[in-house]
Amino acid sequence: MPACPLTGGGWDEHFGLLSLPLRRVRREGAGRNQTCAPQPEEEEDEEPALEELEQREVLVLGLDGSGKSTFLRLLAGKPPLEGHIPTWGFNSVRLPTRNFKVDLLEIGGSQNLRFYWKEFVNEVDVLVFMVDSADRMRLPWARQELHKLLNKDPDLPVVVVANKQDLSEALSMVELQQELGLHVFDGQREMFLLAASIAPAGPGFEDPGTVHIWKLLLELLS
Ligand SMILES: Nc1nc2c(ncn2[C@@H]2O[C@H](COP(=O)(O)OP(=O)(O)OP(=O)(O)O)[C@@H](O)[C@H]2O)c(=O)[nH]1
Ligand SMILES: [Mg+2]
Repeated sequence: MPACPLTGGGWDEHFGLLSLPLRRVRREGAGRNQTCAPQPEEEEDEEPALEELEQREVLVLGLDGSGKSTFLRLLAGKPPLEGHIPTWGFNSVRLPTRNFKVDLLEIGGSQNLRFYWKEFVNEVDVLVFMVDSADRMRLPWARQELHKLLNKDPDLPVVVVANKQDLSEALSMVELQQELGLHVFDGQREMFLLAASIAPAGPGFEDPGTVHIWKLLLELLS
C-alpha cells in the first residue's frame, strides 16, 4: 500500500524520485482517498458504474518526441510504437480506478501546437511534463515552456518526468533539476521530478517507469 498522504523532500533511490518541498493544494472536488486503505464500509460497497465515477483530468505535455504518446499507450496496455509518430493535435486515454476515472490528455509537442498548451492548463488536476533527458540541445526550450505553464497556474501539481534515462547521454536528475530551473519553485508548489525510461531502446532495462508515474498520479488525484 503506498504511503498516504504524500511526504516530500529528498531522494527516494528505489523510485528514482526527487521530490521538491511540497505545498499540497487540493483542487475542488478532489477530496476522496483513492490509494489509502479503504474504510470498512467501502469494502462492502458495490463497484460504481463508470458514468457514476468522479472525473480527474491529467494534462500530458512536453516537447515533441519526449514520450507522451508512448506513456499513454503503455498506460492503456498497448505496446510502444516503433519510432516517433508525431501527434498532430490531441490524444487521450480514459482509465477507470476504483473511486474515479482518470482522463489523460496529450497535446502534441511540435512547435505550432505548443501555443495551445496554455489554454488547457487551468482546467486540469495535475500536469505531467515529459522531458527527453538526453535531448540536451532542446532542454532550454523545455525549460521555457514548462515555466510558462507553471506561471499560468501557480497551484497546479506538477510531475516532471525525466524520461529516456536508459540513454547514455541522459542528464542526471541533479543536472536536470538545474537545467530545468526547478529550484526556482522550491517550497512554492507541489512538484515532483521523476526519473523514468518508459520505453527503453535496448535490453536490460526493466524500469517500470510508467507504473511509478501512475502511482504518483493516483496519490495526487486522491
Ligand atoms: N530510448 C528511449 N526511447 C523512448 C522512451 N520513451 C519513448 N521513447 C521513444 O521516443 C520516441 C517519441 O515518443 P512519442 O511518445 O511519440 O513522443 P511524443 O512526446 O508523443 O511526441 P509528439 O507527439 O510529437 O509530441 C518514440 O520513438 C519512442 O519509442 C524511453 O524511455 N527511452
Ligand atoms: Mg505524441
